[in-house]
Amino acid sequence: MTTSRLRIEALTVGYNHGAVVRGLDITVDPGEVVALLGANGAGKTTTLRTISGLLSARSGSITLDGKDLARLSASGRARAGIAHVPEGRGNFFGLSVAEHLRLRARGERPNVDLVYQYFPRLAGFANRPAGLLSGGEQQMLAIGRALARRPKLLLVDELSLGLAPLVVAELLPVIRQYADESGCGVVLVEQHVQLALATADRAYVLSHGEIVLHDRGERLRHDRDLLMSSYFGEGHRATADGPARPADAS
Ligand SMILES: Nc1ncnc2c1ncn2[C@@H]1O[C@H](COP(=O)(O)OP(=O)(O)OP(=O)(O)O)[C@@H](O)[C@H]1O
Repeated sequence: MTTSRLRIEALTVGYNHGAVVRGLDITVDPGEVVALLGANGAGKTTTLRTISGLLSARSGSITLDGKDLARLSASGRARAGIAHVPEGRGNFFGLSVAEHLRLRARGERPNVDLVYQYFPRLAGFANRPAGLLSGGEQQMLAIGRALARRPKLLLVDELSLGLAPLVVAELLPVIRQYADESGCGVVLVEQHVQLALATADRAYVLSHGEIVLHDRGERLRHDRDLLMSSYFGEGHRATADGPARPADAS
């Protein structure tokens, strides 16, 4: 049995008012792109922030290549190979593209050439301040900064925020290509569901903090009713082999 790049088991996370993610089981293999879908407030961002160590789990476990992350801080997890592109991108308005890519974190030596290889357009804007880039270019920069660290696991939160679908359709294949070529595992939180499913190998749907559906991306892409009812309906349960049917259809 191969070791999963990421394995989450029975994860429960919450805030002061209570648990918002409950009993989550998720795996990502090396080179696999996995979409984490669900309506607003379902717990997707909370899950990503817990994987990268920004939030603490109440219970459950998270392993990276079989290694338990419980004792690692967010910095330790970054050093272990987790890169998190947050919602809102996290760029600095006045710093140029080249300056962003040269930023050293934790003594790492970022691979700037690799970024320009995946996003050639950024090379043409090397000296332009990030604040003057288009939304799509800013997102390229945010993803590029993560790729420069050659991550083993890439977490991308709402890449499409404020972007036209055409731009998203240009960015997602780059993430796919990086995963294929490097063996990096990817967790993609995305509201552009059809675009995410066209990119992802598998997808999990979260509803109110629990997984209600899990299947291959391709299958979910072609079963719109099942997907929609997992967002809005009741009566689904995730299974290891695929989704259960809605209770009223079994
Ligand atoms: N810092 C916080 N303190 C308290 N509650 C929070 C905090 N962050 C998120 N929540 C709550 O936790 C729940 C899950 O939020 P989360 O941001 O993980 O959802 P999401 O699926 O990413 O939603 P969206 O698609 O809208 O970003 C929501 O009810 C939200 O209001």
